[in-house]
Amino acid sequence: MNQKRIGLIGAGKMATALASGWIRSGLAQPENMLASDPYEAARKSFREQTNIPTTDSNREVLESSGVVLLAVKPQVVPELLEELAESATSEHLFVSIIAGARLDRFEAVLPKSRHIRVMPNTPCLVGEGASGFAAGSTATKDDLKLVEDLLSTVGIALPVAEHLLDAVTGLSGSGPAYVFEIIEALSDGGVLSGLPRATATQLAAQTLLGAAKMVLESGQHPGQLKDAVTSPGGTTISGLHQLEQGCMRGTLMNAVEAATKRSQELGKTST
Ligand SMILES: NC(=O)C1=CN([C@@H]2O[C@H](COP(=O)(O)OP(=O)(O)OC[C@H]3O[C@@H](n4cnc5c(N)ncnc54)[C@H](O)[C@@H]3O)[C@@H](O)[C@H]2O)C=CC1
Ligand SMILES: O=C(O)[C@@H]1CCC=N1
Repeated sequence: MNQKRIGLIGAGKMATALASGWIRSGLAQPENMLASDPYEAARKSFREQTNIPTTDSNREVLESSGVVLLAVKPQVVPELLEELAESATSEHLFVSIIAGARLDRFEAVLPKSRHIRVMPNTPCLVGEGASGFAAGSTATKDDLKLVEDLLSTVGIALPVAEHLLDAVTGLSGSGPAYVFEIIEALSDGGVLSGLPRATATQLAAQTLLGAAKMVLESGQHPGQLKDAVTSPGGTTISGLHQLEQGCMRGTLMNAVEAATKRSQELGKTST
């Protein structure tokens, strides 16, 4: 077994996003990885998108790979852990991206191995991911460095206390879905005001990208940047007034809070 080799258990959407990002950045080569999934349709789609070989055997992944990404749904965790317990060794580092699934559960069932819990998001696919991560009690500095390198080649990676990973899930894990809806709604507004759909969607997406870059690169408070767009008696304040009346800010806060609570609940059912 090669301790540096990366294996993936669960060849679904998030495994595809991460693996594609690693290959794109040159950090990993498809022929040096292996992914398992019980469903041929999932394996086929994963192979087509990543060129990584696949198998239906999780055991085969553990036998070949020292670094094992766990990318299955939370509901599968109890049966998966039971299966992994048969072949997990002290040479394995498990990196779980499973929403809600807590490190103490992994450490109890797979006590010989080391564990790191991560919450990434799908923009890892295009090198713009946002991930939070927390180390298990026996993970080494080298393990943490390896996982931080894996995550930071496909976006930003921030260490957080484990209990805050549910909040990371509610904000940046689920966040791309909120933002896709915001882009769609802005595009709808453009169409309502007469723009062709393709033009409206491009303008909406680029506006989010540009505004996000300004927040990350200027170091200025988002409120300051908002004020700089907003002329007295101008167009922007008329639009902002509508957003306030529609409770946009409170609604987004509620969305993050609800998704955080759901991650906490999933943690209870997956353990
Ligand atoms: N989709 C997203 O945006 C994000 C997902 N996550 C987490 O990543 C995990 C995977 O999510 P997705 O990729 O969206 O789900 P998905 O459903 O696309 O992928 C999960 C894959 O696991 C496979 N699977 C089921 N049982 C298995 C088993 N016993 N052994 C091996 N593979 C098995 C399924 O066939 C499926 O292909 C979840 O726990 C989710 O919470 C985390 C961050 C973002
Ligand atoms: O919806 C979910 O449960 C997963 C976790 C974060 C993003 N997708």
